[in-house]
Order: sequence, then structure tokens, then C-alpha cells
Amino acid sequence: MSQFIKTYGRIRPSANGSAASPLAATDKAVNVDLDNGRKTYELHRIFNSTATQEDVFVCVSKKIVEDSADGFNGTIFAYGQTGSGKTHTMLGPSNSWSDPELKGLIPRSIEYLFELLDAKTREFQKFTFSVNVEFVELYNEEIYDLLNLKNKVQLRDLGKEIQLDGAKSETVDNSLDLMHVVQRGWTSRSTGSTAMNNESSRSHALLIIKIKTQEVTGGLVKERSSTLNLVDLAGSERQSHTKATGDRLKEATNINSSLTVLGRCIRILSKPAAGGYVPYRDSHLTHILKNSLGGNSKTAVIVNMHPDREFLAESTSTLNFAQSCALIKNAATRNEVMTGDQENSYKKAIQELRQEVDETRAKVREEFGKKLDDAEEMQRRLTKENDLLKAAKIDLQSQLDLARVKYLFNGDTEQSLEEHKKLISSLSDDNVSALYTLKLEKEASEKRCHQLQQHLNELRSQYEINLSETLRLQTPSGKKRSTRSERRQTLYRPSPDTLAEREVEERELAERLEEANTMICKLESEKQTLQSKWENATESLVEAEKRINQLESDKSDLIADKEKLSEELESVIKDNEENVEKISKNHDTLEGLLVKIDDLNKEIKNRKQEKVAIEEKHGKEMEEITNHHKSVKEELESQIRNLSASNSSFSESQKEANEKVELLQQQLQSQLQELQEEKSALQKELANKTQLLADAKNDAKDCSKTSSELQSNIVEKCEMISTLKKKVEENDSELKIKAELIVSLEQDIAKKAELIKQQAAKLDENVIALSEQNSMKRRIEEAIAIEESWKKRYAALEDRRQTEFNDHQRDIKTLKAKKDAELKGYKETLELKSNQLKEQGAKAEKQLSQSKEVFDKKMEEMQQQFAQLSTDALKKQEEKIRSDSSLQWESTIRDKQDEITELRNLNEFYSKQHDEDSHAIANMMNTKQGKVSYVEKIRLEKIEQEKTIIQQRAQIARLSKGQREANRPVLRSRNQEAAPQ
Ligand SMILES: Nc1ncnc2c1ncn2[C@@H]1O[C@H](COP(=O)(O)OP(=O)(O)OP(=O)(O)O)[C@@H](O)[C@H]1O
Repeated sequence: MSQFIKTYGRIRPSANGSAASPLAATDKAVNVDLDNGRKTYELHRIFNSTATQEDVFVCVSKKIVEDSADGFNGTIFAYGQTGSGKTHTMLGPSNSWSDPELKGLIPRSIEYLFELLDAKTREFQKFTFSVNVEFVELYNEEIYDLLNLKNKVQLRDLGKEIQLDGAKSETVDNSLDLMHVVQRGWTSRSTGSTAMNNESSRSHALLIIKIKTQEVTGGLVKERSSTLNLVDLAGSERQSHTKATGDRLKEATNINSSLTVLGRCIRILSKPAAGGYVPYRDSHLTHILKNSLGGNSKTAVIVNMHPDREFLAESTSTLNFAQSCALIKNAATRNEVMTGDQENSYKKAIQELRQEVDETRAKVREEFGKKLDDAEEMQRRLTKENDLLKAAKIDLQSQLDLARVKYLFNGDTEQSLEEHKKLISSLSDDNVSALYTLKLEKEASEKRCHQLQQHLNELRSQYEINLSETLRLQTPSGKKRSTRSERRQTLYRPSPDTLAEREVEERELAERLEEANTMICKLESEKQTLQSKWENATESLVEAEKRINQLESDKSDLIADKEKLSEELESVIKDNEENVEKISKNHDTLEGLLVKIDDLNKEIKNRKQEKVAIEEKHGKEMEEITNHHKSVKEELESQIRNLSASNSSFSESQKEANEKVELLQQQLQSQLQELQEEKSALQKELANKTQLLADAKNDAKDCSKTSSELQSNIVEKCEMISTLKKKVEENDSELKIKAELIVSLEQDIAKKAELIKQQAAKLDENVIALSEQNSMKRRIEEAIAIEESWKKRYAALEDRRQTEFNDHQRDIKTLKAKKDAELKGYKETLELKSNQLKEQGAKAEKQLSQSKEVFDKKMEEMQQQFAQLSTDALKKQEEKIRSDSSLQWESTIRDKQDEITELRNLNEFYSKQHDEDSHAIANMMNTKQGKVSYVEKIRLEKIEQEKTIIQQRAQIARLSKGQREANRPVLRSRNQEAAPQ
């Protein structure tokens, strides 16, 4: 039977944690968020990152393993880019050896396979199995034996299967041994690293498990063989993503080439209508998987994907691959060979069938007995009911007779007619209903009786078939038995007395029948008119029913609408609640913000107060400082003024003094110069005079001679000297006075200098004071500057605070505005929704009220109609009952007629039978020869039957020989298969 390859998707957990994934998985589809829109890929099942290994195993692998244990080939392979979780899915993570929860498909499949095989061994006595395993790796388009790396493996295509020549095949008895083999092989597997995965498997790993089972039943040997391929493919990513170079690039190229061939094969296989050539032989991978792709295998493909956006291209190409795989049809057949002694096995099967027949027969007998009892019970009940009906009929008849008598004797036709009518109506009222119910009951019981009869007939026929089959099988030469109907007929032979009674009854009934017939004719015409009325009423009833149904459907529609609306209302209420929640949250945050704002306001207030206090303090200080400064300034200014005044006066006096000193010094210097000149002139004169004196003395000496003259000269000279001396003395005193004047002047100058000095010191002091005042002024200026800067900073701070405050206020305002807008929006949507709902509700209510009105109107109409109809119906029912009673009459009359005819037939039959029997008895009594011939006839029949049995045996022998002949090539082919192994 062909079936599509099952494709499953598995999305591993994200490597980026919380980053949004472009893959959104549902149970059976993956919605991919592409740049140019969304695309949906539908697969058999999608496992998201939370799916467990057990989930994957149960869904993907379990059935395939079960089928492989039953003789079907199976393949499971994992496809996807590197690091997408193929090995995780197939084998499990490296720590899965210790954590059984993480075990992948391979260990789980192996365990389950052995569980199944062991269970079969326990269930069937003669069931044996053998499991062989091969484990190979395709790496760089070379096949490596993972169970012995030294082996050289070659592919051999045997048509039906692909053999791996040279690969080690290990026989295993249990799952543990097989897992050891897998573990051993896996460690030999080539692994390398790429940019995408540190433990990337660069090769395709194929675990090939070959299962053979043998089951012996009777002489029949059932041999089944199957191969289970579990494949972990290498990463399917683009080379550019791997950043591979050198050997890695070669690997990637080879991996890609084999996967490209795989993709090509799958694409061709997915379009069988195109009928292209499938290039299985283009790569070892597709050559080995030939049977799994479009061949004799039950195949499942699991595609692994990364959920992260960076791998989106790989994920989409993987999903495209999966979708192509899902279009491939495989035709898996059970690999089974049957051998052994077929004759014996048939005999055994016949024996088993006989046993079964016996068992069923016993069962049927039991059931038949039960049903027979039921039927008898039913028959008893029916006869009882029949008796009751008969009694009612007699009662009615007597009443009818009475009415007829009254009618005949009263002569008043009209009155009698009325009475007659009344009688009929009373009859209808009292008895007709009872009759009607009886009729219904009778109909039901007849139906049941009929069903039982049918069942009885079926059982009988089955029983007879079984019986005849059993007789045929067990006593082929047995006597021919009389048929059941013959036997039954002999059982119901009536006595002559009952026959006479029946004849009397028959006559009576015929008379009544005639009377009833006339009445029936009358009633017939009435019945027809009523029938037409009834039909009309039924039509109107049907219409009314239709309308009711229509209304009912309208009502249900309205109810559905109402439910929808209530659902919508609920959802809106939910939304509202959410909104209210949001609003309350926002309100909370708003409140928090308002509290913050309050706090900020308070802080601002406090700051303001502080500021005011600081300002006050500062103002006071400033005032003090300015006052102090003012006073100091004023003082300093006055001092400066004084100083400058004194300074100017001092400088003037100093100037004057200086001028005076200078003048004096000039005078003194000039006087001193004059005096010095005079002194030098006097000293010159003195020197001249001393010269002259010396000359005079020399002259006096020389002129002693001229003593007189000289004396006179001397006297003159002495006189002159004394005058000169006088003059010198005068000059000296004058000089002395002048020196004293100079000294006094010097003293004056020194005094004045001292004064000046004092004044200068004072001035210095003043200057110092002034400088101090200046420094003070400077300090004050600095303080003022600092104050200015502080003021500036304060102003800046104030500005900042103000701007911040403004920003805060603006933020708060915007936030408030936003929240208000949101709130307004919510309120508006709420209002809108509530309005809509109100409108819808009003509409619905309107509709409801309208429909209710319509409904009520219709109901009223209906009720009226019903009332009318019910009165009509009552009348009709009455008439119907009347007609039914007439029908009843009719049917009972017909029944009775039938009974009579049946009795007549029976009578005829019995008389005939009687004649025949008597004739036969006479014959049998008279001719003994007849019996002998009868025995002879039976003997001949027996001989005939024996002959046919012998012929059948011969035929069976021929057939079994033919079968053996037919089996021979199968055995030969099996031997041929066994030989290369
Ligand atoms: N479903 C998952 N749940 C948890 N971890 C997973 C899952 N799938 C994959 N991983 C982790 O992702 C990593 C890479 O997975 P794995 O080795 O199975 O990828 P791969 O497709 O076989 O890569 P390569 O093709 O290179 O062999 C491993 O650490 C594995 O444990």
C-alpha cells in the first residue's frame, strides 16, 4: 500500500534567549515571517522547543519501529543546518547516556524494537528473531565502517536492496548490546568544527538494523525480514555561513553535493507526474536511501530548525525540503515468505475451523432456545390480545344488534337515526379509543412478532445451514431428513370437532361481514370526505410545522446571535476589565506620579521657603554687608578724603617745604658757595696777604733799609692787616652766624624732614590703611564678585530648577495629557463599544422583540390555528377513530376471512395429507419391496458420496502437490539469498 513520506518539523530552543523568532509554530504548520510577507509551511506535525524527546519518539518513530518488527522496511532521517538539533533528535545530547529523559530516537527505537520482539517471543511459542546491525558513515563521498574503520566498504545494488560490501555486521540479542555497538560507532564518527557549531558532525551517519523473524504455526513457517535505517545527516547550511576553508571547504562541498543530489531526487520524486529520472546513483547517500525514497519503505523525515532570525534563509530552505519530501509516495510491502507442510497446515486449520463451528453451533442453539421461548411467550400474549379483541368485537356486535332492534321496532326513523348516531358516537367515545389503543398495541406486537419471526427464520436457516454443514462434514452418508415445514405441518393437524366449530364460526362471521360491509360503505364515503379534510389539515399542519421550524431556526439563530453578542459582550467586558485594569494601573502610576509631583511640589515649596529664608538671610547679610560696606566705604571715603586732603595739604606743604628746602638749600648752597668763594677769595687774599706779608717782611728786611718806608708800609700794612683781620673776623662772625643760620636752617630742615618723615610715616600709615582699605575694598569687591557669581550660580540653579521644574511640569502635563488622551481614548472606545453593544443589544432586543412579536403573533396564529386545528383535529380524530374502527372492523373481518381461508386451506391440506399418508401407509404396508429399494437407494447414495469424498481427497492431494511445486522457487530464492551472507 502506498503512502506519503511523513514529514515532521522540530524547532530547537533559541540561542539568543528572548530574541523574537521569525518562525511561529502551530501543531501542524510553521508560519515564517519573511521580508516580503508571511509564508506557511504545513507538515505532519511540528515540535516546538518545549517538545520532549518522548513526544518526538511517540509521534515519529513508534509506528515505524512496530512495522519494522512486522516485516516492513523503515527509515527515519534528520535533516537541517548544522547546530539545528539533528543529533540531539536522533541520538540525544552527549549526557543522554546518563539522563534517560534526553535519549534520542535511536536509543528509544532500539529499546522499543527489542521490547516488541521479546513480547512476540513470549506470546508465540515458535517465534524466533535475529537482529544484525551495520553502522557506516559517508564522509567526503567515501563510505567508512564505523564498527571497523579499517574496512573498505563498497556499495552493491541488488535491485530490491542495497548491500554494503565489506561493512561489519554485528549480531545483537538485546537493546543494551545494540546500544553499545551504536556508542562504539558514534565515537568513531568524524567530527570537526565550523563557525556555526563547535561539535558539528561533518558526515552522514547511517545506522542500519536488519531484523529477521520466524513464526511457525502448525506446519507453516512464516519468515519476515526488514531493514530499519536511522540516519543523522550532516548540516545542510550554505558554505558561506560556515566560513570553512581548505579541508572544511572540501567537506562542505561534498556534504552539499550529496545533499544537493538528495534534494534533486526528492524534487523529482515529489512530482511523479513529470516522470523524471531519479539520480539515486549520483551520490552514495541517495543510493543507500534509494528504497527509503519512493520505494519499499515506511519513511519519516524530521527537519530541524533554528528559531533565530539569522538562520531564516536556512530554515526556509529546510522547510521547502520538508514540503517536497511530504509529496513523495512510498509503496511499502511486508517482506514475508511462507514455507512448510501445507497439507498438514490446512488439515490443522480445518480442525480448528470445525472446533469453531461446534462452538458457534452450541452458541446458536442456546440463542435459538432463548428466542424460541421469547416467540412462544409473544404468541401467548398475542392470543390473549386476540381473545380480548374478540370479546370487544362481540360486545360491539351486541350493541349494534340492540340498536338495530330499536330501529326496527320504534318506527320513528329520525329519532332512531339520532339514537343510532348517538350510539355510534358513544361507541366511538367509549370503546373506539380503547379499540384504537388496542389496535396500536396489536400493530406493535405484530411488528415485534414479525421481527421475531424473521429473526427466528434467520436463526432457523442458519441453524439448518450449520446442521446440514455439520451433517455433511460428520455424517456424509446420513439419512435424508424431512424438512422442517413438513414436520411442522404434521404437528398442527386439527381434530374434526374443532373443524366443525370453525365452520359454524365461519358462517356467523360471514353474516356479520355482510352487515358490516354495508356500514363500511357508508363510512367509506364519510371517510373520504374526512380524508380530504384531514389531508388539508395535515398540509396546513405541515405548513405550520414548517413555520414553527422556521421560527425555531430563527429563534436558534437569534439565540446564536445573542450568544455571539454575549460572547462579544464578554470579550468586550474582558477588554473593558483589562482596560480598567490598565486604567487602574495607569491610575496607580498616575497617582504615583501625582504623589511624586506632590513630593516635588513640596520639595519645591521647601526649596522656595529655603530659598526665601536664604534670600532673607542673604538679604540681611547683604544689607549688613552693604551697610557695613557703606559705612566702611563712607569711613574709608572720608578717611581717603581726609587723607587725600591731608595728603594734598601735606603734599602742598611738602611741596612748599620741599620748595623752601630747595630754596633754602639753593640759598644755602649759593650762600655756601658765596661763602666758600669768599672763603677761597679770603684764603686767596689771606695767602696773598701772607705773601704780601712775607713779601713785606722780606721787603722790610730788604727794605730795612727802607725801614721807615717800610715801617710806614708796615704800619700801613699792619693796619691793613688789622682791618683785614677785622674784616676776616667780621667775615668769620658773619660766617659763624651764617653757619649758625645754616645749622638752624639744617635743624629746621631736619625738623621739617622729621615732620615730613612723620607725615610720610603718617602718610605711609594712611597709605597702609588705604591699601588695607583697598584690599578690604578688593576683598569686598571680591566678595561682591563672589556674591555676584553666587548670585549668578544661584540664578542659574534657579533657572535650572525652574527649567527642570518646568520640564517636570511639562512632562507631567504631557504624561497627564497622554494619559488623559489614553483615558479619553479608552473612555471613547469604551463608550463606543458600550454604545455599539448598547446598539447591538438594542438591535438584538429590537430584533428579539420583533421576532418575539412575530413569534408571539405566529404563536397566537398558530395557537388559533392549533385551536382550530385541534377542534378540527379532535373532530378528525373522532372521525379518524371512527374510520379506524371501521378499518379495524374491516381488518378484523379481513383477518377472519384470512383465517377462514387459511383454515380452509389447512383443511384441504390436511385432508390431502391424510389421503397421501393413508396412501403411503397402504403402500408401505403393502410393499416391503419399497423399503428394500429405499434402503438400496440410500446405500447407493452413500457409495456416491464416498466416491465424491475420494475424488475430493485426490483433488486436495493434487492441489497440495501443486502448491509444493509452487513453493519450490521461493525456497530456492531464499537459499540464494542466504548464500552470500
Ligand atoms: N530541542 C533541543 N533542546 C535542547 N537543546 C537542543 C535541542 N536541539 C539542539 N539542541 C542543542 O543544540 C546544540 C546543537 O545541536 P546538535 O549537535 O544536535 O545539532 P546538529 O544539527 O546535529 O549539528 P551538526 O549538523 O553540526 O551535527 C547541542 O548543544 C544540542 O544539545
